Amino acid sequence: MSIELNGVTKRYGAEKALNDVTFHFKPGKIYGLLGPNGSGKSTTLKLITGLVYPNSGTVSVLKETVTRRISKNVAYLTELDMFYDSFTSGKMIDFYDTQFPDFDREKAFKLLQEMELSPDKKIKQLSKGNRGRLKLVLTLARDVPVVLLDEPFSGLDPMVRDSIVRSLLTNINFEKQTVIIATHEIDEIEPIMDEVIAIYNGDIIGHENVEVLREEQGLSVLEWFKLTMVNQGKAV
Ligand SMILES: Nc1ncnc2c1ncn2[C@@H]1O[C@H](COP(=O)(O)OP(=O)(O)OP(=O)(O)O)[C@@H](O)[C@H]1O
Repeated sequence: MSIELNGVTKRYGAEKALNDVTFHFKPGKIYGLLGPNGSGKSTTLKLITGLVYPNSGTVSVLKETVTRRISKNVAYLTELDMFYDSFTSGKMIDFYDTQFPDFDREKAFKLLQEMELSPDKKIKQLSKGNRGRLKLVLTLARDVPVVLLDEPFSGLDPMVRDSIVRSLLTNINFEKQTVIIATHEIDEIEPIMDEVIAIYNGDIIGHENVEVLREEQGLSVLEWFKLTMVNQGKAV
């Protein structure tokens, strides 16, 4: 197993964000972590990257309990923009290169070209879609076993979404990387997911292999997700 959550509860003050969750992620798979706003998706990713700690239970990546240090094995695309506006895309790549020993500078410039981004353009001049693309370039250029993407499509138009999905497929190393995509935009990642997890109110309420869903149950991921939510008494 590449990532293990065992009996993990996470509270923010009185607010319970995750509720005694046990889940093991296998290597070489793309997981879709699906749920409505506030269901605990971001919290799950933050626990895996060591940005927040569980109140109880344990989180481990490659058998090592997660501490802040573990982020060396995890590339994390956040919802928030954490860019230096006055940097150019090229300078941002150089900066990442100094921050992460596993960063592949050559791959980053190749990805930049693939996404039709200029290395000389300042980040503050980029459209929202191009900032989204740059975030993905910086995340995918890291050679790490775990890649976490938090709402990679948020606010992007369909063409940008397509290009992101395509570059995900061509730039993930399926031999050794585990990818978790947290999103409530299920349609976008339907074609690329191997496994789906439904999360609601801090509980994992369903988990399926996508091929089994399609072939044995004749369901799309979206149909399965809606059914799973309805079974929980939650209309969608
Ligand atoms: N820093 C925080 N302080 C207090 N409560 C928080 C904090 N972060 C998250 N929460 C709460 O924890 C719960 C889970 O939030 P989380 O961000 O993990 O959900 P999410 O599924 O990623 O939602 P979204 O799709 O809106 O980002 C929510 O009820 C949220 O309000």
